[in-house]
Amino acid sequence: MTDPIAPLTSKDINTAKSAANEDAIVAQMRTFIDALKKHNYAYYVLDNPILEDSEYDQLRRSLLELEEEYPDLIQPDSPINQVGDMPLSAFTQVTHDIPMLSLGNVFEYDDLRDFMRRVNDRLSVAQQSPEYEMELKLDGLAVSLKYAYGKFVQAVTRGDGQTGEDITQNAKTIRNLPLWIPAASDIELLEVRGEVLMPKAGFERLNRLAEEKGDKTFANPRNAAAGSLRQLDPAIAASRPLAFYCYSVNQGLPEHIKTQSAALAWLKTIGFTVSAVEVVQNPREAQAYYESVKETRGDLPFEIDGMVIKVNSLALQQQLGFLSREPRWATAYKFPAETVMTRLHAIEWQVGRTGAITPVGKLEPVKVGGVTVSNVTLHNFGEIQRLDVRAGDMVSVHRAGDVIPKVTRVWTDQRPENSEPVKLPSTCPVCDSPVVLPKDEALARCTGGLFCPAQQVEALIHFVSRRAMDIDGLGASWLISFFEHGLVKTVADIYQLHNHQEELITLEKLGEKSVQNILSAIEASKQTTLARFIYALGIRGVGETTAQNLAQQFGDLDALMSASIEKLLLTPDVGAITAELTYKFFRAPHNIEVINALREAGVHWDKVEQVASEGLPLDGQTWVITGALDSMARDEAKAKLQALGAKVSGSISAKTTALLAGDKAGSKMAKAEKLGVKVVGEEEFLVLVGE
Ligand SMILES: NC(=O)c1ccc[n+]([C@@H]2O[C@H](COP(=O)([O-])OP(=O)(O)OC[C@H]3O[C@@H](n4cnc5c(N)ncnc54)[C@H](O)[C@@H]3O)[C@@H](O)[C@H]2O)c1
Ligand SMILES: [Zn+2]
Repeated sequence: MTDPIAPLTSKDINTAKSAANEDAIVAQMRTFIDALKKHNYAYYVLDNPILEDSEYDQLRRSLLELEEEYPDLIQPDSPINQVGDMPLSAFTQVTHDIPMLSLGNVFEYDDLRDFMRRVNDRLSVAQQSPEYEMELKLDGLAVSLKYAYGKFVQAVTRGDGQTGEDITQNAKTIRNLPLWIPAASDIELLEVRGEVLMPKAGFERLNRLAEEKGDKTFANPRNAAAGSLRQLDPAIAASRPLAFYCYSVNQGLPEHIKTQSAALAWLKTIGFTVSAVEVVQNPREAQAYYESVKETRGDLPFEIDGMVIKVNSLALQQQLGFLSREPRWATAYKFPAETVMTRLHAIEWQVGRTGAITPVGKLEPVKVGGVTVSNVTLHNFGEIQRLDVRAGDMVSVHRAGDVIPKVTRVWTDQRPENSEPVKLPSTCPVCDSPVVLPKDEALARCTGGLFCPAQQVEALIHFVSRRAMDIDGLGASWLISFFEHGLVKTVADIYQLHNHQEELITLEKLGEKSVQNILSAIEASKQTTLARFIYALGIRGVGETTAQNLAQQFGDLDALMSASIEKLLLTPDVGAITAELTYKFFRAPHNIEVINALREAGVHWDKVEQVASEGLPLDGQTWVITGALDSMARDEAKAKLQALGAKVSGSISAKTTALLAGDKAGSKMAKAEKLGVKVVGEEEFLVLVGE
């Protein structure tokens, strides 16, 4: 049986076709129609979709393809040409003077050219290759506004295209919606249309508040905007951060205005907010603009799901006219979906350098944000429980920009019957040692330590990494191969590799030249800094900053190795857990052996210049840095603060003297405010450090 919500694969369609059986095709169409109706209702009427847009679009395309192949079998109630859905009756229903249609859409350059070709086919030779105008495709909901002699009188939603809901009272609460337009005071009836949307920041705030109160959250800003606009209580609507972006004049446009771009420019001068507009002459220019917006869309304060491309001449628009669901003179050029649904086949456990056991979701490979994704991190066991995700589930995977893909939602209503809750493995998947989940910790751990091959390999990879010993040219895949061939077991063995040149050369695909490169990179890495060396050892809890602090505090390795827990605790950034882990690390005979072998092999560093902070202006102060600074990298800012005698810590506490906050300062800012820690902006900081 086909799951009515599962997207149809091309195999299914072929099966349906080869059945050459009208009943089977009609049955398949009916399945799609019923599913689409259900989803339209959930989305347009309830503002609460029960599957992702990308899946809905696929479902719709599947029906469209069948209808194109079998036009005789098209069902009378097919929703393919339908716009939206009938609104609920809580609001007064209003019939639009001019129907509010949807838009066709294209996904690729070739489709865009086809669209332009279809436009050309309907124009005379002299009119062909018209100028186009491009706008952002705002992801909200379409609303029509009417102004009588400049005074705002009515707002109506798109509804099913013919009839919408009168949401005038709620629309009045939208801050950038003009209620009085002096420039239109001599226009009897001005009708404009545009998108009501909720900016990303407002959406996140709203959902956070809802979560705190235990209320239902909105799936996306579009649904949140629609739900807010259709609140029965205008006071609630008023509390929602909505904005109106105007994109057309449908009645009352001054006659001298002949193009869409001029109409938008006029709208702007009379007081409406309009989004970015670009006029293009041909498909290549359109593509270039599309690409540039696609690259930078993450910086916009609101979500867009593509571009809209419109024939610029209003006369040509009129000549081209409409299909039943959409204009012939415009189309949406959609961006690749950033959230898609796919099946999570399995959950595997990976073992990291410090023995941390992390779950990885194995996905049915899927394109998201333009990239194929087949693995997704699930962070830790707690996250699995929070999401309630199981092997076999349909999940939503989100990937925007360069952000690591993550599971944002589990569709539990589509869960296979025999599925079982995920259990934390009791033994390490690599070495079979017992696994523990310490109280108050998020990550489970393999107790095998360096007996666990996974931890050995990860320790090697960490050791050579850029911020550690920086052995350029000795990549992870070679290290794993050397490890598997028994050439390296501990990090000290890396410095013995020159004794194995012959074996290295005979290793798969590794020529003499590459071996020489690797060996000289290893040789060069021997000259390092104490901070890098400490970091490279991979002591649990000792990240780059802590390693730098330890180097500063102790000045040389022997002092650090013999330090008591009390002494370690004097180091900035080092708390009780890290102090204990560090202390224990330097008491393990195996670790001492490795460190001695590294020193014997010639790994060395210059003496650490310990900064005497006494008498310096910021002596005794502890600073935290957050956000992005315009004038310098964070590392630089940190160095400047340290040069003035301040300690720079990674986390805020009541003991923090000040928080240096750059752009996009997030949770640290909130915490600083809560704790009453002074917040210093970039300008003030520059003055302080004398720049
Ligand atoms: N997840 C679900 O269950 C579900 C159900 C139904 C629909 N949908 C989604 O809704 C969309 C289809 O619906 P649709 O017909 O409402 O709209 P659409 O998003 O495909 O395109 C038409 C709309 O674009 C908007 N628009 C934004 N910027 C514009 C601009 N500059 N100029 C002109 N119009 C602009 C207008 O509101 C217009 O009505 C699809 O993305 C579909 O995936 C999802
Ligand atoms: Zn293990």
